[in-house]
Amino acid sequence: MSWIVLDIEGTTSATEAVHRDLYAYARPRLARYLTERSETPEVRAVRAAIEDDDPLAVLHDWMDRDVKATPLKTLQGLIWADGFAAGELTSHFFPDVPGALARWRREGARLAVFSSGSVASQRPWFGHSAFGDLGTGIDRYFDTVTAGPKREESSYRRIADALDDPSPLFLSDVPAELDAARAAGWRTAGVARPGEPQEHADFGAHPVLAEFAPGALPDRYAVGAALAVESARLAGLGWMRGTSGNLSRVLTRDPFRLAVTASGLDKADLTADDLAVVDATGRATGPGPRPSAEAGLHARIAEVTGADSVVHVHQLSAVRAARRHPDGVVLHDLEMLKGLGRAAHGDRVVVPVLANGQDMAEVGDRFAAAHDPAVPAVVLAAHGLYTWGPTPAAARHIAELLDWMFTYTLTD
Ligand SMILES: CSC[C@@H](O)[C@@H](O)C(=O)COP(=O)(O)O
Ligand SMILES: [Zn+2]
Repeated sequence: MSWIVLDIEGTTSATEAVHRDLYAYARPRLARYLTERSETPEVRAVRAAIEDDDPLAVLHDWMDRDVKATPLKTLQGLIWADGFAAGELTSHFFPDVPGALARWRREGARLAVFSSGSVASQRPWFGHSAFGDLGTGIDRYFDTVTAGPKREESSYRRIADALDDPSPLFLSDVPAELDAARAAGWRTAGVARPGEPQEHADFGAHPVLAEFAPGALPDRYAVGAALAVESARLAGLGWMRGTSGNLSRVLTRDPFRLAVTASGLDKADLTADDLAVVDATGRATGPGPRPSAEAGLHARIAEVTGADSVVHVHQLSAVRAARRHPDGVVLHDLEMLKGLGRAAHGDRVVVPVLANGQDMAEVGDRFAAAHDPAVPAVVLAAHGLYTWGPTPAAARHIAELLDWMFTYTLTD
């Protein structure tokens, strides 16, 4: 499973909102929580950790200087959790965040938070946003108690172990935190939001985002991870032999950007990085691995059909069926046709067969002319099968159904 781990202050939410709203709420309540709850284990631990005759003065001093001391974070967390639960506090998130969280999850990434604010305050922060409950999309929360300091490599190793992912993607506005994560083998991206304190920070070698825009690095990471999983699955079915086959996913429609698997690799062993981004002609839009030789055809299929995912496999049953039926493979009176959105009885489905070629613009023209909007597949003669759908899994389902039906027609 591939994880995206998020910092909060300056990354998902305005630093000012945390400081102004939350600190202002906590400040006048510190004394009351310290005395009225003195017998609770949390407050007892806070008092024990401060080791001073006047813990309240120490807490106020830390708050004034924004010292991220664990006892202060714990007490603030308790106060804020109550404030959120009482409806007296609402958390701030940048407007691009809710959509991005949903997108990354849709692609198959899992989401975690690593913030210096205590887990007790992180949960209500996500749960009580101005956009509603964003906590439903967050699977894990880590703070300086459960993981360790944010600028230490060991904290990121601890989180990676807990997530069972050796290289999660960490998004933060603090370069020193990104350095620590990178040292632990993580992927990283700096977040330099306009108007935030770290807007002009030096992020060194870390890629930098100004917002979580569709198609930007976290999207590519989530898509790359999902395509790698699907590819391994298709390879396991024996349809990606000898580096054959490729997959793609639309990142954005305007401008048209397609994430496509890298060329010439063993499709059973792809990683989230084995991905290229191409334009509508199949040309790479930036540095990175070489795009699939068939990227141009993927792009054309995604444009013509409106499908967001395209799968290409060297499925022997498809090639054999097309060889026997070069004018189109006819399928009828099969229960499996329902999986294509067609009727099990009395329907006649023709899967088009196109001449193969090495020029993807030419094959794309043949595709545009021959494809049937009611049939989400074509066979390239003596080559393989193309299917498409809203997700890579949906496109795989079409390939699975067709393999069964092609094999069936061949045994007639
Ligand atoms: C046995 S490789 C066949 C390739 O030419 C091609 O048809 C294919 O499916 C894989 O190409 P790729 O460039 O790796 O995406
Ligand atoms: Zn191929």
